Amino acid sequence: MEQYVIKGGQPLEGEVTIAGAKNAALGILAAAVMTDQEVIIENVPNVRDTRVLLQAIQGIGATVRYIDEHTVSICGAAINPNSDLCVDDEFIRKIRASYYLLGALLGKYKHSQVALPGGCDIGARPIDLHIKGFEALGAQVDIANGIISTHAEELIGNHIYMDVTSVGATINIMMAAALATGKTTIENAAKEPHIVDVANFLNSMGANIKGAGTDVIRIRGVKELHGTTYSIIPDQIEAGTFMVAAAATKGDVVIKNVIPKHLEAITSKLNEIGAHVIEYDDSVRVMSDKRLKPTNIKTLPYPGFPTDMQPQMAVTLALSNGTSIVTESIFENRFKYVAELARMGAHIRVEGNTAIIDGVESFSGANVAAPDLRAGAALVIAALVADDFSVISDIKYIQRGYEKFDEKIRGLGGKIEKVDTDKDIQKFKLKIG
Ligand SMILES: CC(=O)N[C@H]1[C@@H](OP(=O)(O)OP(=O)(O)OC[C@H]2O[C@@H](n3ccc(=O)[nH]c3=O)[C@H](O)[C@@H]2O)O[C@H](CO)[C@@H](O)[C@@H]1O
Ligand SMILES: C=C(OP(=O)(O)O)C(=O)O
Repeated sequence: MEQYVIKGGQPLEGEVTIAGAKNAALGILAAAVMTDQEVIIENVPNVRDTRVLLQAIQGIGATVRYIDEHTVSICGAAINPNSDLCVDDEFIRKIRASYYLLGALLGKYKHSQVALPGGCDIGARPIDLHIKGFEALGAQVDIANGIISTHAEELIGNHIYMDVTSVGATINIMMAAALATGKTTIENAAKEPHIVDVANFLNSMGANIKGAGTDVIRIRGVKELHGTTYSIIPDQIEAGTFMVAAAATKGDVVIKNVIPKHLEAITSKLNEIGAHVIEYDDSVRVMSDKRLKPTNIKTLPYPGFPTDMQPQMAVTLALSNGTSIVTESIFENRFKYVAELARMGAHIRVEGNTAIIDGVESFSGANVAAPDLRAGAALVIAALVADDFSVISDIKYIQRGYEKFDEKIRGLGGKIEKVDTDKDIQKFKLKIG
C-alpha cells in the first residue's frame, strides 16, 4: 500500500506549477459527451478522479483518447442512445462527480443511470437538489439498488430555486437545461470558479448560458451542441494548498499558473496571519519567516473561504501563537484530521461544527492516516513542519485530487517520498539521516 514518508523541518522554496482544476475538469469531461462531435480538452489534471471518470465515459461507448498527459479527446458519436447508459463499477461508486453523467446524459439522450455517488466522507451529502432540479425540468427520477435513473419524454425549461447553494446541483441542472426546450433560471446558484468554467465550456459547444458566477443563471435551451477545444482553469485548491504549505513551513514559494482572483479568500487570511502574499498576473508568491498569528475562519460558498481549504489552513493555525476558531459551515464531518493531528502534538478541540485551536510551537513526526483528500493534504503539510519523520498512509485519498503531489513538494526542497514497504521507509530514513 502506497504511503508518504516525510522528514519535516525544511522550508519549501522555489517554484511550483499548478494543474487544471479537478472540480472543473470533472464537470467538463462529463459534459463532453453531450455532442456527437469531437471535443478536445486541455489542462486536464492527471489525478485518480479524472482517470476514473474518463474510464466510465469510455464504458458507455464514447471514444476517449489521451493526446498527451493533460490533453484528452472525447467523442460521443459511438454512444448507443438505446443502450441503458448505465454507469456503475466499484471505482465510479467512490467518486462524487459521477453524478455529472446523470445531468449530461439526461440532457443529450433524455435518460441516464448512474450509481449513487461517493466522494470524500465529509458529511451526509444528499442529492435531493439534483433530483428536484431534474424533476423541475420534467424528468422522472428513481433510485433502486444503488442506482439513480432519470427519464424524460422531453426536458422543458423551468424556474428553479435552490434553498441550499450546491456546486454539484448547479452544474448538473445547467447541463441538463442546456439541451432542454425553452428557458431555465437557476436562482441561488453556486458561484464557484468551476461553475463558470463548466458554463464557458458548454457555451463554447454552442449552449446559451448567461450569469454563471452570479447567483442567477439563465439558460436558453438549444437543439444540439457541437465540438470544441477548451482549456480548463487552474486548480484553486491545489494552489491554495501550496500557498498554505509555503506559509506553514516558513518558506518562499512562487505558485505559477493560477488565477489570483480565485485565491483572494486564502490570500487575505494568509496576509492577516502574518505571511506575505504578492500577486502577479498568473502567479502568486507566498513568503513567511516568523511564527504566524491566530485568526478565525468560517467556511462559506465562493467567494467565501472554501471548505476544501479548511483542513490545510487549520494545520497552519495549529502552529500559530494563540487561539483560533474554525467554523465548518458546509460539511458536518470535516474535522476527521483532528485526531490524527493530535498524534503530532496539535491542541484542537472540536465542538459541533467548530474547532478551537490552541497553537503549539512545533509538531513532532508521527504515523498518521489520511481520512480524506484535503485532510490528507493537511497532514502532509503538518509532516513537512514536524520535527523528525512521519509516515502518512491511505494516500489514495490524496491522489484523488493532487497530481504528482510528492514530486512537486520535492521540487520545492521538501523531504518526501512515496514508498510501498517498511523497508522503503527505512531506506528513506537512512538516506535523509
Ligand atoms: C466534485 C466537486 O466539485 N466537489 C466539490 C463540490 O461538492 P458537492 O457538489 O458535493 O458540494 P455541494 O456544493 O453540493 O454541497 C454544499 C452543501 O449542500 C448540501 N447539499 C448538496 C446537494 C444536495 O442535493 N443537497 C444538499 O443538501 C451538501 O450536503 C452541503 O452541505 O462542492 C463542495 C463545496 O464547495 C466541495 O467541497 C467539493 O470539493
Ligand atoms: C471533497 C472533495 O471532493 P469530492 O466532492 O469529489 O469528494 C474535494 O475536492 O475536496
